[in-house]
Amino acid sequence: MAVIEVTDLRKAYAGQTVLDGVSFSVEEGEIFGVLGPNGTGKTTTVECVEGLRRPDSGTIEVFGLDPVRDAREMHELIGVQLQQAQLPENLKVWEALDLYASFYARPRDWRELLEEWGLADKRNARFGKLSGGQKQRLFIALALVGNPRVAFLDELTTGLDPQARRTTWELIKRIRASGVTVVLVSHFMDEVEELCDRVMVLDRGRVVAVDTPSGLVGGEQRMRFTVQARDLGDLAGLPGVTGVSRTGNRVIVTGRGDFATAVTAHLARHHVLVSDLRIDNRTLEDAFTALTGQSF
Ligand SMILES: Nc1ncnc2c1ncn2[C@@H]1O[C@H](COP(=O)(O)OP(=O)(O)OP(=O)(O)O)[C@@H](O)[C@H]1O
Repeated sequence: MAVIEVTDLRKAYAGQTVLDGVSFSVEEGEIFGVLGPNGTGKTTTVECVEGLRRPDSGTIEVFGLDPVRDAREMHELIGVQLQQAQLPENLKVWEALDLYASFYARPRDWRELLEEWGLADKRNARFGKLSGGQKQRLFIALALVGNPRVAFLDELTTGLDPQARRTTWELIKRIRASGVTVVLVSHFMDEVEELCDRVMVLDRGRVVAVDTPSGLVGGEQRMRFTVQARDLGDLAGLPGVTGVSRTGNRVIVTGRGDFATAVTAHLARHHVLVSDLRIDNRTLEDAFTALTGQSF
């Protein structure tokens, strides 16, 4: 079931088009990634869905509700991650949770959230004194305090060290495991690859692809090696092989599945000696570059 349905969203700031006909849907229970370089319209898209910005045209439905017309009703169903600047430095952790819980008709018990998100011993700490990772955990807890069915997380791991990022990823998986749909805005490929069930790639205000991370990558691998032999036999006809190219002694074979085993067995059968053998995956970054013509 689609919980979010967006059709032909358009928005311009001072005559400059920022969203140019964005359409997508988010299914219940998935982690849906919104990926794209800086300034491509990710935040504008998500904030229109949250009801924080008004699109110039297009339709948005969140559980069948219109974010602007039905703002009150929708507020009870969504959880939005705050930006850092929105919390006063001297607010205590428990005070922030208590305050945000008061904005909802059926909030969660914030004491439980403190336990769940490893903040129980920081209950009386002031926001300004928390570490980057603790702040992020508090932001997640605040996004969940209203007991939402969809949580919007925007650039959650920016500025975190690799260990804290990994911990945050585990937390995001836990949100999904608890039955909450997650919309995740990111410009990190590894994050999207690790977490998202499906990804929408935005490029200059347009949707250039919506697919699973592996669908975007295409499941293709590249095998590179050097040979002295002239005749390599029919590599292109082997199972899984999608392409063969040769420049002098350097050979590149692309393929899917177990094609590399078939290629090595074939070369051994033909007594072809291979050196400098390397196999690498096409990455989401490669796919993004191919889709948009620009790199991250
Ligand atoms: N309130 C605003 N007034 C004018 N221009 C804006 C406003 N908000 C965003 N923009 C412009 O719209 C474009 C898209 O911004 P948006 O924040 O949606 O992109 P983004 O993909 O989320 O970028 P980032 O990754 O940097 O957050 C940018 O060029 C930005 O400068």
